[in-house]
Amino acid sequence: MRPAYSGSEVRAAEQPLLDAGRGPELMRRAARGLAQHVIAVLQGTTPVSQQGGVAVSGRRASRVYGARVGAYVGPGNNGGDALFALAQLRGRGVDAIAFTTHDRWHDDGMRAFRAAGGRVVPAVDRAAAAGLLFTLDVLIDAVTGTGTRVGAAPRPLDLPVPPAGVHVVACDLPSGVDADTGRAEPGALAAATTVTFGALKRGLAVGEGRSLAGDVTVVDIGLGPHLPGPSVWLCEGPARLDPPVWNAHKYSRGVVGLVAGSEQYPGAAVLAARAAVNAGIGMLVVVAPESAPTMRRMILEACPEAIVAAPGDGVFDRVSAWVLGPGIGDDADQRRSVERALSSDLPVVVDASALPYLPETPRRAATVLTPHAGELASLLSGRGIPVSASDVSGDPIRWASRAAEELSSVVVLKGPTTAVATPDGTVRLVTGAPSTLATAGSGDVLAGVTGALLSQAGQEAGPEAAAERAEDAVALHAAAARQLPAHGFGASALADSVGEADDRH
Ligand SMILES: NC(=O)C1=CN([C@@H]2O[C@H](COP(=O)(O)OP(=O)(O)OC[C@H]3O[C@@H](n4cnc5c(N)ncnc54)[C@H](OP(=O)(O)O)[C@@H]3O)[C@@H](O)[C@H]2O)[C@@H](O)CC1
Ligand SMILES: Nc1ncnc2c1ncn2[C@@H]1O[C@H](COP(=O)(O)OP(=O)(O)O)[C@@H](O)[C@H]1O
Repeated sequence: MRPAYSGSEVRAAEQPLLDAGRGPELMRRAARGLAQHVIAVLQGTTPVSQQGGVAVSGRRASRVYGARVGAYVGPGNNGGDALFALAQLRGRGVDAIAFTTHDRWHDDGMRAFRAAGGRVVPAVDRAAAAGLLFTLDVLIDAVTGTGTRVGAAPRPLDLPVPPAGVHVVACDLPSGVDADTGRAEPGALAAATTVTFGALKRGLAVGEGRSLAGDVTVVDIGLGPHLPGPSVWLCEGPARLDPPVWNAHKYSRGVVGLVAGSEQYPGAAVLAARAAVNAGIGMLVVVAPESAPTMRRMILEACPEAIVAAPGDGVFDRVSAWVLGPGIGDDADQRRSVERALSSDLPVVVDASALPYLPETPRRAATVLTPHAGELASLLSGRGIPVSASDVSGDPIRWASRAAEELSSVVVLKGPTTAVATPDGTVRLVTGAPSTLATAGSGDVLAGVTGALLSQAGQEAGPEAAAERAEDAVALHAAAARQLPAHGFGASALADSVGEADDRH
């Protein structure tokens, strides 16, 4: 897990150093880190993955001397970092070009750049700029960094897009990306790599920022002692799953109770059931109301290991965690079962149509909600906090955190980056999910996996332990998806893939 900070937290950490007159030193460190990264790129020693869907450039130089590096240079300190970095690269024999995007720039940076023999080309001279872009090995994107605030009125960047072979390095953040939310202005460039200064910014972990940043390297510029205790964490690792203890038995490994499906949506129950079984549990018990005979038959066909019983049957006394909601629609029998489970002292995963039945008063046992942005917006709006789905997906950290506090629950806000928030204000950002997960039923699979991992955490699991299990579930779900075809798959293949995902650590 890596801590992630908002732009204002990073700026506040810089302030005492700026007050002490150490601004130029910070910028020198940032510029040195940026120049070193560009050298590593030119030497071909920077590993670049395909994460975030960012295309990897095919560079032409595998040498530093004689390579050509350009930079889009903006008006503030971000542009200043790039100018100083280019000046250093000149010292290594690099041909450096500053494409200025405004009619003002960082004066000291420009002086150092010119003194080092760099060339300046105004980016508005599109013909000259476009011709030179084709000749670059690396382009540094340094129009704006933490100075970007993406608000209601868009400020398009209007930068010429470099040809595919040019490796784009974002300086601190891709220009036009908001350091807090990851929202991006129209025209923001996709980087192959990002070099960020002082601390990982939240905007590089969520939203468009995540996908525009490519691989992110953090350069230490000495802010550490001034940064606050982190509340947001970027989780990139595999799920922490252990084999059962040697003397495990089926009731000790976790028994998942499932209230899912209806005559209208029987398939959702099958997906959640298969996912829970494949995630590795002791037993699955499924509530089968008289109102949903098709679901009962389908579950038994798809999951012969499941025990299927009528609501209230004694077998449900064995349940160690409940999964509630996938596909229940407005089935009244299923609603009653949901309410019974919610009034128990057992850990629960509350998904989809069960979310509106959450009790007003906080539950004693771990309660994990798995809404997507639309469901979270309805939940909050229903509790007097009017917010739209696009507000939620535009700032998932803020809204997941707000909902966790408001609902006294662990909130797993699903999306391209999934935010797992606990009521104490901690947010885990789980990455690594491919966009092929955007397929009907993949949320039902996640609910099953989350219930399976939660069932092993014990009845006394608190929010922290429940959030850890949820984080692991999201990571396992993503790993299951990554091993399926990149062009896409159905959710039933995903449920099966959960059983084959490589989760060793
Ligand atoms: N502080 C330090 O000690 C250190 C700071 N460091 C570096 O400084 C960076 C922050 O620098 P910064 O505060 O000068 O802001 P920066 O991001 O360069 O933006 C400049 C201006 O651009 C404008 N603008 C905004 N959006 C726009 C848009 N869409 N299209 C066009 N213009 C837009 C907006 O000005 P406006 O137009 O609103 O007047 C904005 O103020 C930081 O990311 C890091 O790289 C490092 O050296 C380490 C030490
Ligand atoms: N573009 C995307 N990239 C990565 N993961 C995604 C994307 N879109 C959706 N997902 C993931 O797919 C799942 C979809 O869940 P949900 O919205 O409940 O769908 P459904 O109700 O159809 O099952 C979530 O785990 C979500 O994080």
